[in-house]
Amino acid sequence: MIYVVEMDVNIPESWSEDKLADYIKREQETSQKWQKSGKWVYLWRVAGKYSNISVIDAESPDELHQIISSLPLFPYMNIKVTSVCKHPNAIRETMI
Ligand SMILES: O=C(O)CC1=CCC(=O)O1
Repeated sequence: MIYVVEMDVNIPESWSEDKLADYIKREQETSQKWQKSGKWVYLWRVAGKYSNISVIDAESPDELHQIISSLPLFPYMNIKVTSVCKHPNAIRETMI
């Protein structure tokens, strides 16, 4: 199943630069692990916002939750998930 996921990140103002750098490093390691697995297909920055739009190819809602909730910044995100399927007028066979 293909999911389009928008993640808005809200970093607490109280965090030190070191704490933020640690989270960002672990966030990168975690998301790149999923990207290398092939399940996290696209990761785009939303221009002008501390947000991303991602395309994740997960087997089930449970697996999608496992992927998203493994991110260190997960507790600090507002997340919108949209499940998508092939449009009948799409000219390509594969969606991703
Ligand atoms: O958008 C961000 O910076 C948060 C994030 C999610 C996955 C990732 O690598 O960064």
